[in-house]
Amino acid sequence: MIEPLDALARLGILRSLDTQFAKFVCDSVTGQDDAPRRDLLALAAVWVSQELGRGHVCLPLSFQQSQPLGLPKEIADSLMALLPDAWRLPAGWPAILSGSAAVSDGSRPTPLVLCDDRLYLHRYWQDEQTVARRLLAAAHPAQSEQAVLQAGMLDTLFARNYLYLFDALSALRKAGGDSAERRRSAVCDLLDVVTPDALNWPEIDVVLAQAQRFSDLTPLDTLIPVSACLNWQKVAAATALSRPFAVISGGPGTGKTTTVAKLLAALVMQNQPLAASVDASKVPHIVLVAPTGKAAARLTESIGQAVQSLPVSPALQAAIPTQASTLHRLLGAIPGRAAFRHHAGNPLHADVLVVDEASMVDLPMMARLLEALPIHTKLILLGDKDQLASVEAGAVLGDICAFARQGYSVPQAKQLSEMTGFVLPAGQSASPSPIADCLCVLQKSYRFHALSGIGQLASAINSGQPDRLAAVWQQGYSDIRQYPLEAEYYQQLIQAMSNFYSHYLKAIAAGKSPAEVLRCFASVRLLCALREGDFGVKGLNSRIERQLAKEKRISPGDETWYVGRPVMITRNDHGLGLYNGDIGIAMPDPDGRTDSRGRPALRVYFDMPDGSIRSFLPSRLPEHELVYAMTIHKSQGSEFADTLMILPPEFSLILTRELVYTGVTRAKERLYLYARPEVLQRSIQRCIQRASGLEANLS
Ligand SMILES: Nc1ncnc2c1ncn2[C@@H]1O[C@H](COP(=O)(O)OP(=O)(O)OP(=O)(O)O)[C@@H](O)[C@H]1O
Repeated sequence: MIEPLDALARLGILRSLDTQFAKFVCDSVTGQDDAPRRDLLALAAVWVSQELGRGHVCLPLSFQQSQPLGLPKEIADSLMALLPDAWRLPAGWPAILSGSAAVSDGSRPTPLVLCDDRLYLHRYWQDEQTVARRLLAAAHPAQSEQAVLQAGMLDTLFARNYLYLFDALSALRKAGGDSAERRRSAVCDLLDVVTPDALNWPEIDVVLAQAQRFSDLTPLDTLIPVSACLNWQKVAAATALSRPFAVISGGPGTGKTTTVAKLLAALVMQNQPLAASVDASKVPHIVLVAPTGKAAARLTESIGQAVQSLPVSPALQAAIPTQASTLHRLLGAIPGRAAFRHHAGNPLHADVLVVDEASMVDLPMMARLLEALPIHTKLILLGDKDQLASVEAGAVLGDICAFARQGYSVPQAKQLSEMTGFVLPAGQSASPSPIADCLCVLQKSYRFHALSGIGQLASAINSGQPDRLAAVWQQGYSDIRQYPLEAEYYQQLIQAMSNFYSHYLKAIAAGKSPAEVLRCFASVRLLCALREGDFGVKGLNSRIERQLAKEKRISPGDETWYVGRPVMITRNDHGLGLYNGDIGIAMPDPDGRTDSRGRPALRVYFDMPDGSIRSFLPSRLPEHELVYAMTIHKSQGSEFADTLMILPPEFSLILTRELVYTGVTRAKERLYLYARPEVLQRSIQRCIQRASGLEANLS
């Protein structure tokens, strides 16, 4: 079997990585397994390794009848023909493989592990077990008496803010659209009213209509009791206080950061004997991280803003850290090695760990993190479960969030009701997983209000319904535009990019600071589904570069490096502190140095996760690529005021609902989508299903 597999690798049909692994597995059983079983083993090993390359943690054999080996049918059939007749259906493989010396249930070290019908590489099976074990251990309730203490804190932190309502009422009045019905709708929306029919609206409306300042709305405290409302942000904070592990998931602008800032305030207040001052020795050690430098920088900025708007004393605000770092830095990446400085034998120092953009964390990274986390550390994952899964194998956040559909257990619903004052119904599941009690999904976006096309579009994409998508486009929202992919629009896109990018180039020419230039560049981006071709990153990057040169906005000449060249790092360099996805821009050396040919020397400036700016000689940079356009995958963890997104003219298997949703939700203010409607519609009907046993292990 190895020979035909090798031949396929030479033809580029299989990765040599996959066939090498198959050889290794077969060699490990020489003299133990007979020849037909070794053939089967080789096929299974190649296949599971291939699936791993596609992001699947394991190979579920029972579901694999239609597309064996993920290869073209004739090739797969010819390989299958080398097996005994009775062995040609993968659904029957578990029984045969379990007799191989290279396969175990994980209790002994074998290259492959078979768990029910799922076949794993041993390392990934182990990682999955680590993650499941640690999360289940952390899903038990925290001490209940603490939860009661925390109830008062939550009331303070999540007290109603009538300012938002007053502003909304004033806006209605100003716009001339004031009516009792509209006022009622604003109240229901902003105060999270869930049982409006139980309220006395004529009396409430008198208060609303007469309010001259926001404090005039306080009679609503009694007219709209807390029990008539349900603020999911408060529930999310209560969930995280009630369990050592919690996930707060939600789309953009649903208030994850705002909620976590309040949660951290509650955790700091929890051990303070005096309300007026903060005893630093009793403040828990809080650590904030994100998977990439860009995401860490964004978290630092957004949590800083959220903490500043907290309704707490300046001393308490100051006690909440706002500086985020990357997961790699936290774990202590060792240059040239896969291992980290922190592990079970050298655990991290943290009482509370917040991981933002958790959808980007792959299974091995989550396993390393959980191994290094002391048992007492509270772990809070923030992220958007509907976004693309991690680049590497696994969909950890998605697998965990799958339990949200079970709803809270009866005891947890009761505890959360006591902590928040809201009436929380328990889920219907007869035997819910303890993980379900650790989750909260925020759905209301405070960034994208009802008049925002981006928010409506994101939700239509998530519904997977082409009709809803079409309806959103027909509404004529001003913040979203769709362009068909005809030739004139393609050229118009290149021109639009050149115009957008002229701003940061002008900022360089005007001698603005690197920080300002980087900020200006970061306000706009072109996102592509593909890497190659005219509609991919490579083709568009070179077209935009040519257009900018034609319009004399850049002067590349014959050189690779020129003033304004934007690049993205594609390989981590722990020594330099530059990581995959970091974006830098070439600017003139501030000291006026020249290069060996007497031309102005360049330095490439980067925004570091701690908010500082660092510059490097172009020759020092690790692997990188031009970044006028980038893939949607690489844009995860970033947001741009103006986002332009292009899909290929023909449908391709790379196009999925998660990909389109991730691209669209990168847009903060305006989205320009270049796509054929039929391609867009097909894309949103395809969901990524990553094979993994995590959900089964957490059940
Ligand atoms: N309950 C609320 N009432 C009014 N405004 C809110 C509320 N919660 C959040 N906001 C505002 O909505 C905006 C988005 O909130 P936040 O940054 O916390 O969301 P997020 O989910 O972390 O967003 P992203 O995923 O894009 O980082 C902020 O301006 C915040 O002040």
